[in-house]
Amino acid sequence: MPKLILVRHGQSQWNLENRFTGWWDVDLTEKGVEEAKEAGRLMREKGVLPTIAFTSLQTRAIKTLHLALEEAGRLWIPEIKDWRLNERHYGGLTGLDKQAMRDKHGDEKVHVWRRSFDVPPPEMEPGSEFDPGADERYAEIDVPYTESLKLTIERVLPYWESDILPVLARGETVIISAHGNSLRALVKHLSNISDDDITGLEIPTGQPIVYDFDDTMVPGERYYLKDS
Ligand SMILES: O=C(O)[C@@H](CO)OP(=O)(O)O
Repeated sequence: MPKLILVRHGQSQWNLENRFTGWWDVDLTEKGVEEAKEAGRLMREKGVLPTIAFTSLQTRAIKTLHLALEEAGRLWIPEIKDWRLNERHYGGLTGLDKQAMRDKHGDEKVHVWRRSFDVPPPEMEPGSEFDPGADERYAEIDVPYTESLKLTIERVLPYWESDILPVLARGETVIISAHGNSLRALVKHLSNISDDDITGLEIPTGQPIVYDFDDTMVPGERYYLKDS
Protein backbone atom coordinates (compact mmCIF):
# COMPACT_ATOMS: atom_id res chain seq x y z
CA MET A 1 0.00 0.00 0.00
CA PRO A 2 1.24 3.53 -0.71
CA LYS A 3 2.61 5.25 2.35
CA LEU A 4 3.44 8.92 2.85
CA ILE A 5 5.89 10.15 5.48
CA LEU A 6 6.00 13.88 6.23
CA VAL A 7 8.91 15.30 8.20
CA ARG A 8 9.40 18.89 9.20
CA HIS A 9 13.10 19.76 9.33
CA GLY A 10 14.90 19.59 12.67
CA GLN A 11 15.41 22.75 14.74
CA SER A 12 17.02 25.50 12.64
CA GLN A 13 19.28 28.32 13.80
CA TRP A 14 16.43 30.80 13.47
CA ASN A 15 13.95 28.48 15.20
CA LEU A 16 16.42 28.63 18.08
CA GLU A 17 16.80 32.41 17.83
CA ASN A 18 13.00 32.82 17.50
CA ARG A 19 13.25 34.70 14.19
CA PHE A 20 10.79 34.65 11.28
CA THR A 21 12.51 32.51 8.63
CA GLY A 22 10.38 31.71 5.59
CA TRP A 23 12.50 31.46 2.43
CA TRP A 24 15.73 32.52 4.13
CA ASP A 25 18.17 29.65 4.04
CA VAL A 26 19.34 28.87 7.57
CA ASP A 27 21.10 25.73 8.74
CA LEU A 28 20.16 23.17 11.39
CA THR A 29 21.36 23.53 14.98
CA GLU A 30 23.05 20.61 16.76
CA LYS A 31 19.67 19.79 18.26
CA GLY A 32 18.16 19.89 14.76
CA VAL A 33 20.80 17.44 13.50
CA GLU A 34 19.93 15.08 16.37
CA GLU A 35 16.20 15.38 15.67
CA ALA A 36 16.77 14.50 12.02
CA LYS A 37 18.89 11.48 12.92
CA GLU A 38 16.30 10.36 15.45
CA ALA A 39 13.61 10.52 12.73
CA GLY A 40 15.75 8.19 10.61
CA ARG A 41 16.36 5.79 13.49
CA LEU A 42 12.62 5.67 14.11
CA MET A 43 11.90 4.83 10.47
CA ARG A 44 14.46 2.02 10.64
CA GLU A 45 13.09 0.67 13.95
CA LYS A 46 9.51 0.71 12.69
CA GLY A 47 10.47 -0.72 9.31
CA VAL A 48 8.89 2.23 7.54
CA LEU A 49 11.49 2.76 4.84
CA PRO A 50 11.11 5.39 2.12
CA THR A 51 11.62 4.34 -1.49
CA ILE A 52 11.66 7.88 -2.94
CA ALA A 53 12.14 11.36 -1.44
CA PHE A 54 10.90 14.87 -2.12
CA THR A 55 12.24 18.00 -0.46
CA SER A 56 12.39 21.77 -0.83
CA LEU A 57 15.32 23.84 -2.08
CA GLN A 58 16.17 24.86 1.48
CA THR A 59 19.22 23.57 3.35
CA ARG A 60 17.40 22.76 6.60
CA ALA A 61 14.97 20.40 4.87
CA ILE A 62 17.58 18.86 2.54
CA LYS A 63 19.96 18.18 5.43
CA THR A 64 17.18 16.74 7.57
CA LEU A 65 16.30 14.40 4.72
CA HIS A 66 19.90 13.27 4.26
CA LEU A 67 20.56 12.75 7.97
CA ALA A 68 17.33 10.80 8.40
CA LEU A 69 17.91 8.67 5.29
CA GLU A 70 21.45 7.91 6.37
CA GLU A 71 20.25 6.60 9.75
CA ALA A 72 17.55 4.59 7.98
CA GLY A 73 20.10 3.10 5.54
CA ARG A 74 18.30 4.76 2.63
CA LEU A 75 20.65 7.45 1.32
CA TRP A 76 20.57 5.71 -2.05
CA ILE A 77 16.90 6.35 -2.90
CA PRO A 78 15.92 8.83 -5.66
CA GLU A 79 15.46 12.38 -4.43
CA ILE A 80 13.62 15.30 -6.02
CA LYS A 81 13.98 18.91 -4.88
CA ASP A 82 11.44 21.56 -5.72
CA TRP A 83 10.83 25.16 -4.57
CA ARG A 84 7.11 24.44 -4.27
CA LEU A 85 7.85 22.57 -1.03
CA ASN A 86 9.67 25.62 0.40
CA GLU A 87 8.50 27.24 3.62
CA ARG A 88 5.79 29.90 3.35
CA HIS A 89 7.47 33.25 2.52
CA TYR A 90 7.39 35.48 5.59
CA GLY A 91 7.52 38.76 3.68
CA GLY A 92 8.83 41.81 5.51
CA LEU A 93 8.89 39.88 8.80
CA THR A 94 11.76 37.68 7.58
CA GLY A 95 14.72 37.92 9.94
CA LEU A 96 12.81 39.76 12.67
CA ASP A 97 12.46 38.52 16.23
CA LYS A 98 9.04 36.97 16.92
CA GLN A 99 8.87 38.22 20.51
CA ALA A 100 9.94 41.76 19.54
CA MET A 101 7.12 41.79 16.96
CA ARG A 102 4.63 40.63 19.64
CA ASP A 103 5.80 43.43 21.92
CA LYS A 104 5.42 45.94 19.08
CA HIS A 105 2.19 44.78 17.35
CA GLY A 106 0.48 42.66 20.03
CA ASP A 107 -0.01 38.89 20.32
CA GLU A 108 -3.12 38.80 18.20
CA LYS A 109 -1.64 40.53 15.17
CA VAL A 110 1.41 38.28 15.24
CA HIS A 111 -0.80 35.19 15.60
CA VAL A 112 -2.78 36.29 12.53
CA TRP A 113 0.45 36.71 10.54
CA ARG A 114 1.73 33.32 11.71
CA ARG A 115 -1.35 31.12 11.62
CA SER A 116 -4.29 32.72 9.78
CA PHE A 117 -5.45 31.08 6.59
CA ASP A 118 -5.42 33.99 4.20
CA VAL A 119 -3.78 37.06 5.76
CA PRO A 120 -0.26 37.42 4.35
CA PRO A 121 2.45 39.21 6.34
CA PRO A 122 3.48 42.65 5.01
CA GLU A 123 5.44 42.41 1.74
CA MET A 124 9.20 42.24 1.73
CA GLU A 125 10.96 45.14 0.02
CA PRO A 126 12.62 43.86 -3.14
CA GLY A 127 16.40 43.64 -2.72
CA SER A 128 16.23 43.95 1.08
CA GLU A 129 18.61 42.06 3.35
CA PHE A 130 16.73 38.75 3.43
CA ASP A 131 15.28 38.79 -0.08
CA PRO A 132 16.23 35.46 -1.73
CA GLY A 133 15.14 36.81 -5.13
CA ALA A 134 18.69 36.92 -6.55
CA ASP A 135 19.57 33.43 -5.32
CA GLU A 136 20.71 31.21 -8.20
CA ARG A 137 18.47 28.35 -7.08
CA TYR A 138 15.42 30.50 -7.86
CA ALA A 139 16.65 31.72 -11.26
CA GLU A 140 13.70 30.11 -13.06
CA ILE A 141 10.90 31.46 -10.87
CA ASP A 142 9.32 34.68 -9.67
CA VAL A 143 10.16 34.66 -5.98
CA PRO A 144 7.17 35.96 -3.98
CA TYR A 145 7.40 38.94 -1.63
CA THR A 146 5.06 37.41 0.93
CA GLU A 147 2.75 34.40 1.26
CA SER A 148 -0.27 33.51 3.38
CA LEU A 149 -1.04 29.85 4.02
CA LYS A 150 -3.64 30.14 1.23
CA LEU A 151 -0.99 31.30 -1.25
CA THR A 152 1.33 28.53 -0.04
CA ILE A 153 -1.40 25.97 -0.71
CA GLU A 154 -1.77 27.41 -4.21
CA ARG A 155 1.74 26.21 -5.09
CA VAL A 156 2.08 23.14 -2.83
CA LEU A 157 -1.14 21.43 -3.93
CA PRO A 158 -0.63 21.57 -7.73
CA TYR A 159 2.85 20.11 -7.15
CA TRP A 160 1.42 17.42 -4.89
CA GLU A 161 -1.11 16.50 -7.55
CA SER A 162 1.19 16.62 -10.58
CA ASP A 163 4.43 15.23 -9.18
CA ILE A 164 3.99 13.42 -5.86
CA LEU A 165 0.58 11.75 -5.98
CA PRO A 166 1.30 9.80 -9.21
CA VAL A 167 4.53 8.48 -7.67
CA LEU A 168 2.71 7.46 -4.50
CA ALA A 169 0.03 5.77 -6.61
CA ARG A 170 2.71 3.42 -7.99
CA GLY A 171 2.83 1.94 -4.49
CA GLU A 172 5.95 3.79 -3.30
CA THR A 173 6.75 4.82 0.26
CA VAL A 174 7.26 8.55 -0.23
CA ILE A 175 9.04 10.81 2.24
CA ILE A 176 8.59 14.58 2.04
CA SER A 177 11.06 16.61 4.07
CA ALA A 178 9.74 20.15 4.24
CA HIS A 179 8.61 22.96 6.53
CA GLY A 180 6.05 23.89 9.17
CA ASN A 181 3.76 25.74 6.79
CA SER A 182 4.31 23.88 3.52
CA LEU A 183 3.42 20.74 5.50
CA ARG A 184 0.40 22.46 7.10
CA ALA A 185 -0.74 23.15 3.53
CA LEU A 186 -0.52 19.46 2.67
CA VAL A 187 -2.02 18.18 5.93
CA LYS A 188 -4.93 20.62 5.53
CA HIS A 189 -5.71 19.01 2.20
CA LEU A 190 -5.08 15.37 3.16
CA SER A 191 -6.93 15.52 6.48
CA ASN A 192 -9.65 17.81 5.16
CA ILE A 193 -9.12 20.52 7.81
CA SER A 194 -11.26 23.65 7.55
CA ASP A 195 -9.86 27.15 6.98
CA ASP A 196 -10.77 28.00 10.60
CA ASP A 197 -9.38 24.86 12.22
CA ILE A 198 -6.06 25.02 10.39
CA THR A 199 -5.09 28.00 12.58
CA GLY A 200 -4.71 25.53 15.49
CA LEU A 201 -2.49 22.99 13.71
CA GLU A 202 1.20 22.91 14.62
CA ILE A 203 3.71 20.55 13.03
CA PRO A 204 6.61 19.65 15.37
CA THR A 205 10.22 19.49 14.13
CA GLY A 206 11.72 16.11 13.28
CA GLN A 207 8.60 14.00 14.04
CA PRO A 208 7.60 11.76 11.12
CA ILE A 209 3.86 11.89 10.38
CA VAL A 210 2.42 9.02 8.32
CA TYR A 211 -0.56 8.58 6.02
CA ASP A 212 -1.47 5.16 4.65
CA PHE A 213 -3.37 5.31 1.37
CA ASP A 214 -5.90 2.73 0.20
CA ASP A 215 -5.93 1.42 -3.35
CA THR A 216 -8.20 4.25 -4.49
CA MET A 217 -5.60 6.71 -3.14
CA VAL A 218 -7.75 7.90 -0.26
CA PRO A 219 -5.56 8.70 2.76
CA GLY A 220 -6.36 7.22 6.18
CA GLU A 221 -6.04 9.08 9.47
CA ARG A 222 -2.63 10.66 9.94
CA TYR A 223 -0.51 9.40 12.81
CA TYR A 224 2.89 9.98 14.34
CA LEU A 225 5.30 7.18 13.51
CA LYS A 226 6.48 7.13 17.14
CA ASP A 227 2.93 6.20 18.23
CA SER A 228 2.47 3.35 15.78
O1 LIG B 1 9.72 31.21 10.81
C1 LIG B 1 9.18 30.43 10.02
O2 LIG B 1 9.41 30.40 8.81
C2 LIG B 1 8.12 29.46 10.54
C3 LIG B 1 8.63 28.09 10.75
O3 LIG B 1 9.76 28.00 11.52
O4 LIG B 1 7.64 29.97 11.74
P1 LIG B 1 6.11 29.92 12.22
O5 LIG B 1 6.09 28.96 13.37
O6 LIG B 1 5.84 31.32 12.67
O7 LIG B 1 5.26 29.51 11.09
